[in-house]
Amino acid sequence: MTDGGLSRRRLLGVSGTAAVAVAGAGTAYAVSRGDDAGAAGAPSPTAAPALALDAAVPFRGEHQAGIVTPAQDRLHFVALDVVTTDREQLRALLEQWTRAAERMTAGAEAAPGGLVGGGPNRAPEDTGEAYGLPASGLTITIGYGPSLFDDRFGLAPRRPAALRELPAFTGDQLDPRRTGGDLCIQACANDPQVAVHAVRNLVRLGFGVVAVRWSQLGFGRTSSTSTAQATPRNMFGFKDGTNNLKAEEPEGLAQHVWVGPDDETGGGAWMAGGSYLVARRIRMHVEVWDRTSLQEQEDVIGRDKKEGAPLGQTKEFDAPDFARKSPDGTPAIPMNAHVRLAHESHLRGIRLLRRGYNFTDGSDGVGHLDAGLFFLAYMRDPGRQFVPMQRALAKADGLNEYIEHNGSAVFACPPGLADGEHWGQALFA
Ligand SMILES: C=CC1=C(C)c2cc3[nH]c(cc4nc(cc5[nH]c(cc1n2)c(C)c5CCC(=O)O)C(CCC(=O)O)=C4C)c(C)c3C=C
Ligand SMILES: [Fe+2]
Repeated sequence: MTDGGLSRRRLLGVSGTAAVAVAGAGTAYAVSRGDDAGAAGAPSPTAAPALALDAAVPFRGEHQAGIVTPAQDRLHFVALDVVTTDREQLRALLEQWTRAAERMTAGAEAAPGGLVGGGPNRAPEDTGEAYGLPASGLTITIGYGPSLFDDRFGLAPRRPAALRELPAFTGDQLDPRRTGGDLCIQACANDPQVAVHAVRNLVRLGFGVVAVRWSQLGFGRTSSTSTAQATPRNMFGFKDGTNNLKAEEPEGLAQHVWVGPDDETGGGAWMAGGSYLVARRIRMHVEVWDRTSLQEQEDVIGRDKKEGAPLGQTKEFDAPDFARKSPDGTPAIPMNAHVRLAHESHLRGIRLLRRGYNFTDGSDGVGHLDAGLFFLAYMRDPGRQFVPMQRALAKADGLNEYIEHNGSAVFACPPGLADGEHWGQALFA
């Protein structure tokens, strides 16, 4: 490991590592014996071992990395528009992106000799800011937006039936500058420089073919996607991701996350083994929240703040009892609590794999932080999962007083690649 890698690991507060694979994650990912329970207070006795921050995650596999891969700490997400009308240019870019992404996720430069190997008279083929840094758990996940399947590239017959623009929801305050996109790239890593480097180099390769439409940086994952991870906290200070789908639940993933071979997708079976991604930029009015009583905060979420236990229970992973009454006869978990409305028992069994990040993008110019949750969730069919769930939340969630959805997009993320395959092959078949 380089000096740069060591100092970054120290900055991130990681102790020694031991190679223990996370079963069922679809990736070989090492975990350390360090504590991932967070800086404050004593480590929770239930905290699982931490993930090694500098390990490489395999790029190829049945499913794309970056979905059930244990959520890394940092995100750089970018939505892009295709600016060429030349189908072959787009296909060639997807092939080039595959090569560069595979190299970068292994901790290498975007192209062999990328830093200086091209000599003094050519622009380098790697921008250089991650040179000497370890792979840092980098995953690069690609997705295709509904607009890619219009008439520009002859892809209309390939559009999966489940890939449709999301409907408007009550309370939406969507900013067109943070909405939509022909393509997306989700780069996650345990070092922000590595994630940003990956996106920057893919965008560089796409010059003249794609242009950035909008992007989002994220820090502090707001979900666990593996039982090997401790549950992190969101910008409201609550544990977020407790009752998430996890890598160790293959049956749940097959039912709720992966597109099945017989799913009625339209456009052929090329999405089998893939997943749909919904992205929502959700501003959280932290100043209002911070003046709200603890009781009100806990009632709004439906869990207690310290342990993350469902109200009326004592431990984080206790099952919520929605019938339970408080001593005063009111429901222990209020009728408009977030976890009641989002729970599968109130949504005819619907679940999602949440993989969001905190963000703080400076201030809004009138004295408030522009902070929130960049909500990312993977699912088998947005129309049958995200849409009814968000409709239920938009209608009655007590959280709505404190949040505002101002960005939105949906993408079809194809299945993983076998050796020798590249992105776009199945799309353009
Ligand atoms: C449409 C889906 C969801 C949106 C949008 C959403 C926004 C959002 N959530 C929190 C904080 C928490 N959410 C929690 C649980 C939870 N949230 C969703 C879905 C959406 N959240 C689901 C499906 C669940 C699980 C419900 C269950 O089965 O119990 C929790 C509790 C801990 C946990 O289980 O993760 C918190 C806290 C915020 C702040 C937010 C928007 C900014
Ligand atoms: Fe939530």
